[in-house]
Amino acid sequence: MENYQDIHVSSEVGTLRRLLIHSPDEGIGKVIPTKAQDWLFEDIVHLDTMRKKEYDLYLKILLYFLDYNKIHSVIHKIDLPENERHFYKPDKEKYFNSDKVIEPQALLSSLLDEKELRQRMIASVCAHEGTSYLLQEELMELESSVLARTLISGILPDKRMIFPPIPNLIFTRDIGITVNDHILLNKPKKKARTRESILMKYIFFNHSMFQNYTDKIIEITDPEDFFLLDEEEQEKKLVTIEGGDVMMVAPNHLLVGVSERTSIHAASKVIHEMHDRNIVEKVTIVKIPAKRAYMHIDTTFTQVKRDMWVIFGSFSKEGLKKEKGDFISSLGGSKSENELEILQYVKGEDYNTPIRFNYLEDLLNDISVNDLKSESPTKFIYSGDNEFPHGRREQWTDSCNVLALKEGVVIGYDRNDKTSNGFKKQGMNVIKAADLLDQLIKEEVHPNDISNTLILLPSAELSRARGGSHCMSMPILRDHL
Ligand SMILES: NC(=[NH2+])NCCC[C@H](N)C(=O)O
Repeated sequence: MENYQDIHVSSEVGTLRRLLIHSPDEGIGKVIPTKAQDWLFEDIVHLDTMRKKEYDLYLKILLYFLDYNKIHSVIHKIDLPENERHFYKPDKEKYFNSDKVIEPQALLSSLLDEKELRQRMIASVCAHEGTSYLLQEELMELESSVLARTLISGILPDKRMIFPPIPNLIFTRDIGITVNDHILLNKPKKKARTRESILMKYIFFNHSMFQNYTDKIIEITDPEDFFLLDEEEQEKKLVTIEGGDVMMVAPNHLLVGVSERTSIHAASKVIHEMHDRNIVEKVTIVKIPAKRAYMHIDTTFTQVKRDMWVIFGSFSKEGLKKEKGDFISSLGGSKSENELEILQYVKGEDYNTPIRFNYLEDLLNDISVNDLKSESPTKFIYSGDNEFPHGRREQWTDSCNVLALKEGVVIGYDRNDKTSNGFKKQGMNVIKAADLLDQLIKEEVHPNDISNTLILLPSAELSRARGGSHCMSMPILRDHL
């Protein structure tokens, strides 16, 4: 049996045992159209629908797979109107309170019981948000669970909105990544995600859950002289990294995307950290175009099984050839805007001559065969099943962003119909989350017996937040493959 302090992730698909998630909080329901884009949502969302019809299902499936007893015995009660969704709320007595499906708000609440930490956290957040000194005093008086809720949602119990919301905290993937027994923290590119990062640092460095890992938490920081540089120079040397760009694909191998969110300078620091601390042998940098639609590498590919990946066709070998058409590349100029650069840095080898992979499939195949010892041919499922123009449409709604509960069992979004066809063509079962839940409740099936399945989550509201189930998870413990 795992211990509540165990932290270890060495693949994307080993059976998931413990993870951090954050249920949509009331702050999300306060996003207004003129701020939606600044706060990295494409639209305003309907909170009630997002929670009850979408996210709650995600949570129930997670609990069924990771903490069966916490949910199965109470499943008939939790959604009764008189229970007011207390099962889902960390500040309520009936909260599910699992040490496997873990809510940062609950961890925060226990930290805030300590006076010194409470003072420091309030001071940090208020300094960042530029609030008055008196407001700090007011916050000091709140009960811990209420304060935790307020620090996240920005809303006081009397409904006053004192900070902007941090609606992207539902995408816990981006706050940090477990790399073997280390935790690599983010340094977000987007201002809208800074408060998340501040709060999470307090948790990782202070909560007893992580106490054995303090010297294994890695912070990527700006160069020493950064504050002396002028703005233009600073722009060039920016150090930013978000978890969606970091993928722990094998015990010896970490992928780092260079993207709209993660900078080259951050990637360079990660390579040094990984090698100097002896955490992984290979770090592969995957440079993708810096575009909103792609944002992090996990919006363009994720893993399903050791020999199966779902990827964005425009980044594939065929896709790139098609986009380049008969363009004569020796003329110079742009070939395809979607060309990737893939560079692999191996510990002890010359950093000036990294190994290059020409195509994404080449890299992923290499991981499947050489790192994960797969003995079958590597299979690729393409976004939108590569049907024009659905590849792009479905990539936008996170067709390539699936979370593996165990090898071959992944959660994706129900709206990506063509991609689901692609899964079926590769022999995978496809089932709606509600139908699966129904079978689990009736004990017609047990999570241990489920294999080769794509579980489809309702996603009309969630997808407007521009992230999928991979983004909505920060795994901290997976079984070894
Ligand atoms: N790992 C990911 N792909 N995360 C998606 C994050 C989405 C979020 N709205 C943002 O723009 O930051």
